[in-house]
Amino acid sequence: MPQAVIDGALAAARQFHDQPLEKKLELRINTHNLGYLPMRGNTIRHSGLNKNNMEENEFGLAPHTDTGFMTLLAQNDVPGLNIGTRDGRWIDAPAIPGTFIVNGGDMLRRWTNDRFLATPHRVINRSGKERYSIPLFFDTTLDDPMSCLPNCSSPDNPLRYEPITLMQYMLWHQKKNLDALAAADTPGR
Ligand SMILES: O=C(O)CCC(=O)C(=O)O
Ligand SMILES: [Fe+2]
Repeated sequence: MPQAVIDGALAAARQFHDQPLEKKLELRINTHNLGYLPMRGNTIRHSGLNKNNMEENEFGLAPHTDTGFMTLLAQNDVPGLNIGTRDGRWIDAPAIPGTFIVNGGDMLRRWTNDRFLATPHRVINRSGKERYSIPLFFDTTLDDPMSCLPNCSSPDNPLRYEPITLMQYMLWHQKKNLDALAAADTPGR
């Protein structure tokens, strides 16, 4: 990604956050809601099941990709996070002091027509200690389309996904989780 785009995005974010709170609260976040949500998408995650004799197919957090653009993940020092490689292996992603894990999400994948992929990850905590993490999810508003960015498709690399709003995608995603029969479908294919 060109440095100028990164610098521009950081400068715009800084300019927005430097405003007084009252000014930020005037922001229209989508067609239905006014207001700025300082903590949107930020949560403390407990890693669930924790025992040293985990069965095959038992997880603290089952394998998944995050649905948004990207996630910054801070971990405590209890290990357990695995990242899925493209050839189907799971590798440990230990917490390195002073760093975050950066996971690409489904929105990034759809925006870039699979040039950047969503990172499969899961948590298996065999340490016998409680594990917590702090994921910061970056999403758009629900009305925004997840559609291919310019330069990410061409005659040699045709569109893999039809445009869909984040709301439509999230509804599909929830249904997929609730209805195993729908798991094989991908919207817009
Ligand atoms: O706890 C972790 O390290 C991962 C959390 C996670 O994958 C999530 O909250 O989506
Ligand atoms: Fe996740």
